[in-house]
Amino acid sequence: MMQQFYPTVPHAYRFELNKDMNFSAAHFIPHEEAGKCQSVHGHTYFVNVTVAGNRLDASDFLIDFKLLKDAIHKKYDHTILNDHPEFGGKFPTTERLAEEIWQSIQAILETRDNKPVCLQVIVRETPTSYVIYRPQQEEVR
Ligand SMILES: Nc1nc2c(c(=O)[nH]1)N=C([C@H](O)[C@H](O)COP(=O)(O)OP(=O)(O)OP(=O)(O)O)CN2
Ligand SMILES: [Zn+2]
Repeated sequence: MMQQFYPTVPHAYRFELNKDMNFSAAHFIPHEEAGKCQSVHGHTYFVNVTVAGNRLDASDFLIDFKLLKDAIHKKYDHTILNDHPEFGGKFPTTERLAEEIWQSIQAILETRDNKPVCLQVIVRETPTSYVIYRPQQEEVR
């Protein structure tokens, strides 16, 4: 788990949940400015997802924590990020990974009757490096 501070996102929703998860994956950044990251290497990625909403579902969940984990861990664990079609034409940087995780989570939330929204995704790539992705307001209305 991330086991450290969680940057908060201001909002006025009644409920907020956070799900931590992690997965191991390899990647490389095929750009001359990426230095040593041009070579294939691996990370254990630590992810925190923030979901908020005003209404609960029939289970009185905002969203089942398990659905959030399954959407990300099953897709990326023990894979090579560059092989995933969502990174076609893009590099699987921490920034792009955070953006893609947000897209995946938000797509699931939009299928739910209670319409929760994903307000923030944190991806930690190394002990010293992490990225926060927050959607623009119009993307979660
Ligand atoms: N803005 C970004 N910069 C870098 C990314 C990235 O995704 N976004 N990625 C990398 C490499 O993938 C590398 O694996 C991680 O870089 P770095 O934090 O420099 O790793 P170190 O373990 O060497 O960090 P130290 O703090 O020096 O130990 C590079 N840059
Ligand atoms: Zn890396």
